[in-house]
Amino acid sequence: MFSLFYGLWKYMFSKIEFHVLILGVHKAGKTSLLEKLKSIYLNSEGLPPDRIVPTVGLNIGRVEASNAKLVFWDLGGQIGLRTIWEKYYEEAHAVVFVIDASCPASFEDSKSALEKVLRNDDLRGAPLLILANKQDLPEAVSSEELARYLDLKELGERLYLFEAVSAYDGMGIKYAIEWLVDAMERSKRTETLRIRARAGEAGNI
Ligand SMILES: Nc1nc2c(ncn2[C@@H]2O[C@H](COP(=O)(O)OP(=O)(O)OP(=O)(O)O)[C@@H](O)[C@H]2O)c(=O)[nH]1
Ligand SMILES: [Mg+2]
Repeated sequence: MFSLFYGLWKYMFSKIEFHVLILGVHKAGKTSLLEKLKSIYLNSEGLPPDRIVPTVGLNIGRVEASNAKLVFWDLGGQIGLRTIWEKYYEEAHAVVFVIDASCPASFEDSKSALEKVLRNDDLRGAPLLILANKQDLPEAVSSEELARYLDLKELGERLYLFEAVSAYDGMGIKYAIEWLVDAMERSKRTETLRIRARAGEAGNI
């Protein structure tokens, strides 16, 4: 009986493509993370760090992880580019917010950018994965220290996780993505987006 329900549940989610927004301030390591995700899950090389330039438009990466189809949208974090983030909120199932854990000077900017993201109604209920990136550097703070520093008040009932990672050596990434897929599969927001997508398809018939 259990395997029947499990099979049905897996079937339902096998149809879904999860849209994951990668946000964070300039130079946090978002594009490097995306390239590392591609190298881990597509067994491809991915761009080497010295070929990655600041993002101005949108980088897209499609991977399959934890039996789910994931589409990552990586946007630019420079101040003048952050207004573009909002255009992707409505369609996103979850947010990955990347922070350079080796650079305390960037924490204040990261905190206010993240608080603004959390206040936006278009992202209501979206699971949130906060990555303390650049753990390969000795000065990087832990995910617990970063969480203490950010002291986020707007989390409400949102599913969230702070995780320490390195986009260079891959530390922590697989665990973080497994959590993210599980959170999206459990999230009410996924159900809401699915109903909206079905209504849109029906409207086009
Ligand atoms: N040591 C170390 N450096 C990293 C890591 N991730 C990114 N970097 C470096 O940090 C710098 C910025 O990386 P990007 O991936 O371009 O950062 P970004 O967040 O995409 O920046 P924008 O596109 O401008 O918003 C580059 O010099 C990267 O090589 C990491 O895990 N460890
Ligand atoms: Mg980038």
